[in-house]
Amino acid sequence: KIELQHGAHRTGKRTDADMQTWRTYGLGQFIHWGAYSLLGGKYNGEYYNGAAEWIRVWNKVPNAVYDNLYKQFNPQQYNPTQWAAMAKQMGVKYLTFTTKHHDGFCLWPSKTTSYTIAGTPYKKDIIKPLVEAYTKAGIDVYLYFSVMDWSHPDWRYDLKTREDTIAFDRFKKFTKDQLTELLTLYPETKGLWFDGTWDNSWKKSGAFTDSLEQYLKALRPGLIIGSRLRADDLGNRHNDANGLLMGDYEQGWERKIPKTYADVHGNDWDCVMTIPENGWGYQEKWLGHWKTSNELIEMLAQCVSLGGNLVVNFGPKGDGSFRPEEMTAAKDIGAWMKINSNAIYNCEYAGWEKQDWGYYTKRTGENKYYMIVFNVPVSGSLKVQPPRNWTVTKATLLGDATKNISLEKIDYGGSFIHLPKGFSTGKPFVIELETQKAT
Ligand SMILES: C[C@@H]1N[C@@H](C#Cc2ccccc2)[C@H](O)[C@@H]1O
Repeated sequence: KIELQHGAHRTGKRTDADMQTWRTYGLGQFIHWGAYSLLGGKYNGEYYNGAAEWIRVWNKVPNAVYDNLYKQFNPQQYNPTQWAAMAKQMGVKYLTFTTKHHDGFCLWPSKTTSYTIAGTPYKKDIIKPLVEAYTKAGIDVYLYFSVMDWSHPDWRYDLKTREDTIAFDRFKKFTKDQLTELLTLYPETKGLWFDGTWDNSWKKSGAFTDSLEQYLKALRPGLIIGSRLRADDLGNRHNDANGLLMGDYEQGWERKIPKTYADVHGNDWDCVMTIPENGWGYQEKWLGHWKTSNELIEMLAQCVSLGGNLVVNFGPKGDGSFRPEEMTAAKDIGAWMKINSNAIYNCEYAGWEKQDWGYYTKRTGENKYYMIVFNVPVSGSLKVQPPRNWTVTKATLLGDATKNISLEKIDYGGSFIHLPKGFSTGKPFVIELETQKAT
């Protein structure tokens, strides 16, 4: 065991009520919105082939052009109540929203810089009405905050000289002041989602990251902060030098999903996922494959079946409107959740032997299991192999209990669930299993 001052201060999961609520969410929404949304990944008629919110690093966009974009930010279509209604219909339980991305443009009227919404034609605070609308809709709000800030003169990628250290000390105070503003102005905030913490300057600031986390949690007791904030004494991130998670949940699953339960190492976790292959801010031309609603639903099932949550990203246009593909995804997922959300909310890893037809989830605290089915075998029979001494006593199709699916117990343990001839819903479906353990 390596002696650390600024490693993990807790082993195992957080067990308080706020974190238990976090565990029940299942489905979240990410929203990336900022100055980059005005360009949509395009400049002078050419498309940037990277993530649209990173367009400032494209050499075809002069920094001076990008850094003055905010003077055009005037989102007349911005309607946080409508945004919250779309999220509610989709079945989302938590929102993560970009208060400041890597470019440093603040969507709240910060007093720490002039590079804020107050300096735009729109003028008004974006965050407050959004937090209020989502909270009123029963959706918990988490605020995304990029530590890396390309606009700030004291930002450093590394600390090589004494001057670097003096400048970065000023930057750390600036960061703490901005975070204090956010938690003070928006006390409903349930947590902070940190990003832009991969550079050496931050890795060399382990003591500061530790004291900052403690400061923020004292300011807002119960605050939930993932594993992207901290660095340990040796510059390790996410897990400290002893392999212990520094944060309330594992935040490494960006555009990737664990393959097995072993991959999550007993941590809480969520996966943040784009609908296009990459790109979080609005991009006029989506690059590569766009995930269908069924693919997103399968990712949701995968995440919940391995004890995590899925957070689907939306990138509104500069005017505050959403693109049709995103509205369709929200509608389709919402329609599926309306019938099947019992297999998602308040569910956890089932621990049963995975079968080819899809994914199991288990309702927390109950002997109720769910089969989320994506692949019906040619036989039309779905094999269920619970652990020894467990038997399935009842199987019900969610949304249409009249559909006569039959349950056949197998002598050597387990069951088959026979679907009616020609059964097809054309979309994933859920079978609820009631079980009991042999005494
Ligand atoms: C949640 C996502 N994290 C940000 C990033 C990144 C990134 C940076 C370098 C290499 C790979 C990924 C994206 O801009 C988006 O905000």
